[in-house]
Amino acid sequence: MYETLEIELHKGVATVWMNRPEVHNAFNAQLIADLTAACRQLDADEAVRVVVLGGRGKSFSAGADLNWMKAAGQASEAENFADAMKLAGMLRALAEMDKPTIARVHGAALGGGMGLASACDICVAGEKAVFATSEVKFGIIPSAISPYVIRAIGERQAYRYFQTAERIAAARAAELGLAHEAVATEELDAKVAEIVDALLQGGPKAQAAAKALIRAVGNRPVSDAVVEDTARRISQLRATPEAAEGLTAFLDKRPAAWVPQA
Ligand SMILES: C/C=C/C(=O)SCCNC(=O)CCNC(=O)[C@H](O)C(C)(C)COP(=O)(O)OP(=O)(O)OC[C@H]1O[C@@H](n2cnc3c(N)ncnc32)[C@H](O)[C@@H]1OP(=O)(O)O
Repeated sequence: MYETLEIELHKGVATVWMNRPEVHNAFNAQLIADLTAACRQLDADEAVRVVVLGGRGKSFSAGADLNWMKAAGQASEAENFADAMKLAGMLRALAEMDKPTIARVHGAALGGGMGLASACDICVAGEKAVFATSEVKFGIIPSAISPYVIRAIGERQAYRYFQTAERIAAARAAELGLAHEAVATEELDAKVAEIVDALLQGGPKAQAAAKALIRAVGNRPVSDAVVEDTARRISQLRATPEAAEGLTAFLDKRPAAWVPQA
């Protein structure tokens, strides 16, 4: 049980709802602690195959709670550093989950909210969703979220949006690569369900390995070391029961029966 989250579990899919609708799911210390713990708990739960992150009420998330941020103005630099590390820890716990993650974005995804959407593997936005790195408007910067946002939109776009704080509509977010899809509001849940179904067809161990592969290879130029790294990763997987099942199922013309991973 989490004070600021609601979690629904259904057929291997955990939907995590941020639940501070009165402030558009702005995150305070409690929500940061709750979401960090929930990511770790769900990642360790063999019954969970896919994690969807959404927001109760009108928005996905309005980012850091500005009352909490303002209170930090009275705190020492060391205390603010500790706070920033907790926020970074939440994003990292989400981004480094072995399980596939989907951000289901409606309404505002501002500041840290855009960071949460960027830290998920996949982002689906309703047509009225609005993103922005609005921090400079408050005299602060998009700090902990920056690795995820820059990865999503690229350095060139980050120069613009980090400094202008312009709002990014859902369709533009899809053009930028920040959202994988922008869909009509009434189609948001169906699109998320469609992607969840596609994810459930894949082997869980292979999906975790695919995420680790992306993290390891990323933007590195092709070199002997990178080629060998990719070869090592697939050679380790080919010997697993999961790969045996996936390959056999295809050749037997039947769906693969994935088993919980040891
Ligand atoms: C390191 C990380 C940094 C960051 O993340 S910086 C924060 C970035 N966040 C933002 O830029 C969002 C700021 N909020 C807004 O722009 C607007 O709000 C919204 C677009 C989200 C919603 O606008 P509308 O529908 O007109 O509602 P409303 O009356 O402005 O908000 C309802 C209540 O929600 C509170 N609220 C909204 N965002 C935050 C927030 N980020 N932190 C704390 N409270 C927030 C408001 O103040 C208000 O409260 P009340 O009902 O008491 O007047």
